[in-house]
Amino acid sequence: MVKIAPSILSADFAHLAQSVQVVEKAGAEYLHIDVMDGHFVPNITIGPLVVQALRPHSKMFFDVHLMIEQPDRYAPDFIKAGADLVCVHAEACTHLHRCVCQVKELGARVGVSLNPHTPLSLIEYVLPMLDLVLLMTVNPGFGGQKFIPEVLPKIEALSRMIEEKGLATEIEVDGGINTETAALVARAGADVLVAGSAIFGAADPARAVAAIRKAAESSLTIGHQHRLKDDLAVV
Ligand SMILES: O=C(CO)[C@@H](O)[C@H](O)COP(=O)(O)O
Ligand SMILES: [Fe+2]
Repeated sequence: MVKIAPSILSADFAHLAQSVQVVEKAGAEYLHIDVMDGHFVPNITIGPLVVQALRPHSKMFFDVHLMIEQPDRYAPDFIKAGADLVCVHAEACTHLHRCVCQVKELGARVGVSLNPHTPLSLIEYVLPMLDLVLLMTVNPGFGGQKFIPEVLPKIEALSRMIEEKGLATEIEVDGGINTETAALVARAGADVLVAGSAIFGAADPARAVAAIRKAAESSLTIGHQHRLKDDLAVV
């Protein structure tokens, strides 16, 4: 079973609470909240006040993706505001282990994200501490970008690493996910699929949630085979 995480980056910011309620009713499991600081990525989005304002409007699992420098300075504010999970970028943390411990000590779930070019070796030693690893399938900073297929082998490798270590860490993928790419990432081993433009840019976001889930899950019923060469040929 996969989880669907609509990214509010592509939602109507003038009607955020209503947009969230639409995807919650549609059965999406996580609400993906993209936080950008104009330094780590070339875009600025939202801060803890928006998370705090949304919290009373939804029971969804708030998955906060921090694309910011010095995430240890702001993680506590996002947790206080209602984040269920805080995901920091490995590239933004000089002291990644300290950052991961900080989030856990504050009582939230913790994730670490990797940009498309960043190798898995960077998180190998903290992996047993993590609830989730977020593999970027676009260069972070904007919604609506094209999926980078070269990340597929990394999803497979992480899935094997998690299995070999006997861990329950979830693999989340983020960027360019639609009904076509959902099938590819699910087959590679992704558990949580973030989608922004494919959901909130659709005429009917609730149907889009169902369509992405169906595409991912039907690709798994064929069997979780390692057919990466065939998949790469499709993209
Ligand atoms: O973190 C990011 C972008 O940096 C994402 O969460 C985007 O919001 C995904 O948008 P789509 O690629 O699905 O439109
Ligand atoms: Fe994101």
